[in-house]
Amino acid sequence: MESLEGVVRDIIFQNEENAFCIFRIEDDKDIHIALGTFPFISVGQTYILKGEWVLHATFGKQFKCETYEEVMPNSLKGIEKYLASGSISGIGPITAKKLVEKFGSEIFNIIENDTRRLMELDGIGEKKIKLIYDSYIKGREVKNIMVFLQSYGVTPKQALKIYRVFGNDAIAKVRQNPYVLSEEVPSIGFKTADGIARNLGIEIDSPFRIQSGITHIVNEYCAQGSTFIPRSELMERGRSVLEVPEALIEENLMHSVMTNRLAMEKVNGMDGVFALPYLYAEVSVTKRILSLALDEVDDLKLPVEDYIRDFERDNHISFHEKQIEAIAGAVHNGIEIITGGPGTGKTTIIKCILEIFDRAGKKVLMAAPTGRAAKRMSEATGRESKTIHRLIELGVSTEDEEVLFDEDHTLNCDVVIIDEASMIDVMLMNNLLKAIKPKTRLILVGDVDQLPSVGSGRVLEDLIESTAFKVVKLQFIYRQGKESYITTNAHRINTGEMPQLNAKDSDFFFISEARPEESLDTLVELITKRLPNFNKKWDRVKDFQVLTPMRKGELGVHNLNRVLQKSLNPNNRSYDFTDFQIGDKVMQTKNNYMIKWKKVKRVFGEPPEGQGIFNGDIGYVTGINTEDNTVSVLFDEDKIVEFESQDLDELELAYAVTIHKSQGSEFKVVIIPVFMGPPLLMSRNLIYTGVTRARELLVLVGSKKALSYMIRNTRTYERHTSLKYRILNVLDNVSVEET
Ligand SMILES: Nc1ncnc2c1ncn2[C@@H]1O[C@H](COP(=O)(O)OP(=O)(O)OP(=O)(O)O)[C@@H](O)[C@H]1O
Repeated sequence: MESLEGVVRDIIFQNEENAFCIFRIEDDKDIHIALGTFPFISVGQTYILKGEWVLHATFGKQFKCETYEEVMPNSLKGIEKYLASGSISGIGPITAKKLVEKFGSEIFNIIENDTRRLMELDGIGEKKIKLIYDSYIKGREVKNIMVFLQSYGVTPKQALKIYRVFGNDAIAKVRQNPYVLSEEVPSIGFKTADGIARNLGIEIDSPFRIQSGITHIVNEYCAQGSTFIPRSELMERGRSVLEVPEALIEENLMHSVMTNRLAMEKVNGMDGVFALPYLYAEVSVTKRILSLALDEVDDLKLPVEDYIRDFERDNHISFHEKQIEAIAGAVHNGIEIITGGPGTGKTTIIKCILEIFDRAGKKVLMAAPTGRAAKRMSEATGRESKTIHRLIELGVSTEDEEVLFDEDHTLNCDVVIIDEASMIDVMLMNNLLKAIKPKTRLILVGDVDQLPSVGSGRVLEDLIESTAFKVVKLQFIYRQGKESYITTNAHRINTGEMPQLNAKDSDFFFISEARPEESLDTLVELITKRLPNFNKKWDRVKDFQVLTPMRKGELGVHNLNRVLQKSLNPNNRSYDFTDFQIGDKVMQTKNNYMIKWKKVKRVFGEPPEGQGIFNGDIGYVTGINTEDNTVSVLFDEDKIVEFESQDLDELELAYAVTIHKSQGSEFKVVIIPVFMGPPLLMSRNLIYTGVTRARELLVLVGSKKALSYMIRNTRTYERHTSLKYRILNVLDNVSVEET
């Protein structure tokens, strides 16, 4: 291999995604063109490149770089250039000049070992010092990790992710067990981890390799929603991933089961291999929910029918017999499930149930799986409703930021009502049930035809199908015809019929477009011109929500957001630490229990500050601070959160979001592009969930063929779960046997 040492003069091309870069580099003889993968390159840095000279047909002689090493500059001029290049957050050209004037060549030593001395310079305070120190150390660590990993085929972008998960322990962790990469680092698959392992000398038929591979296959399968993988499927995947004889996979699977890394059980006649957390959760949910259902709840001896009549009189309605059954069932049963589509009266029933328990002097707690759904429930009932996490959470462990549930803690109430119950996964259900004390009534309200929970399990369906609990299915629609085509069409979709499109005075429109590119233009025009003209009360950013089935492609979330940001937000300043602009609509993409918020206005009786912003919460960027590199976001109209630059990857633009992410939320105006995508994604419950998010207007843009395909397609990813059979087994002792 040849080598080339020089200083980066300028960057000709840089691909943000894969860090591929073409740049000019100057050695003591000439300026050359070099190319390779460089995630942290900036003008002024000195590198020793290793690779080879190649001749490009148009651009001539170039240095194609395989590996590289960064050399810290030693001349004062070099140091200043390096610092000014932006490679350390918080230092720009002016600060760089001042730092070198004051500390000379000692500056790197000072940043690393005596950081507080930086305060001797005007304009550098505590926050900035932390920013400079963290960025310097991070840059150095990531570079070390990259030097180690790049010889094993790990891309710089993956190296950065590895660093994010393991921090400074990354190299030690990978050396000890390279397979942890595929288990713990998103986007690093078993193949990459296996490649590193093989390079570190682990043999193809090593039990360690095969057992890690089996665990990986089980976890990957369950991450799609199942709680176990059928053994035959595991074998098939095992053969193709591990490339070893089936006997070896069998042997190692048995070893994993014997040593309690995995579990194997027969579920309804099928051999299933379980990841232990899901197995424990399903076993525990079975035990707890059956004891709630089977424990005799106190007979409240209430004149329920009279109370229902009072509610009907006060609200000028007359309940359907199924609605009455649901309300009375909630009083008489330990557990009740109420399921129904939009407009079937679920919220009205909840209000009546609340009133009855209030009159009986019983304490009711309400919650929903997402913040938005909880907020909607509060608004509809005028009572406090929390996220389930908040309801049952007791503390947050500060070290790993995981939520801890105290198993001895129980909710102090007589009744728990959960809305949007179709979104509850098996882990959350288990934690919820742990917090509910015996003889508490649990009422689960939801729409079982919507998309299943994001996390694993099919809890609501399994509970309904087990036939062990009181279930009321509401089918009569109270929001009819002209009043809401959105509601009636949602029901048509749910029964496999095409919706009524573009009826007079409708709130449900279809705009036909032949090609995705044209749809994109139509969509932008709709949002920027036609819809705002149609109803001046609608806010283009706050009230319009584009929902799309996909993340990738022309009409996927990423592209739509890029285009809509340009069209809807006139601010377009460039910042070196973020692509967000003031005014952007953004969404939090993971539960962050630690992040602090402050109330914009002090409200009597409410805390002025608190912690926690959750996956799916939508907010608006209100400020970008270039001094501290922070972005301020307003959530829920009154909570301000200041995001430090390292937390910004938890935020995404939210002009468009996926239908999956929109579960549990509602928007005034919903616009959905409808085009063919991966068949398993293009399903009835996906379009049904999307349509039911709209309150005032729904516009579909795209192809009728794709819409009709989705409505007919009831084949979705099949989830394998055992909850239903476990419940049945306890009741009948039939279908789940230990093998
Ligand atoms: N028995 C009834 N008679 C007359 N109107 C009713 C009856 N039940 C419900 N409604 C009305 O129908 C509308 C829809 O009811 P509600 O909001 O309770 O349904 P929902 O199932 O919660 O719907 P969504 O999920 O779309 O919010 C409301 O305006 C409600 O007042």
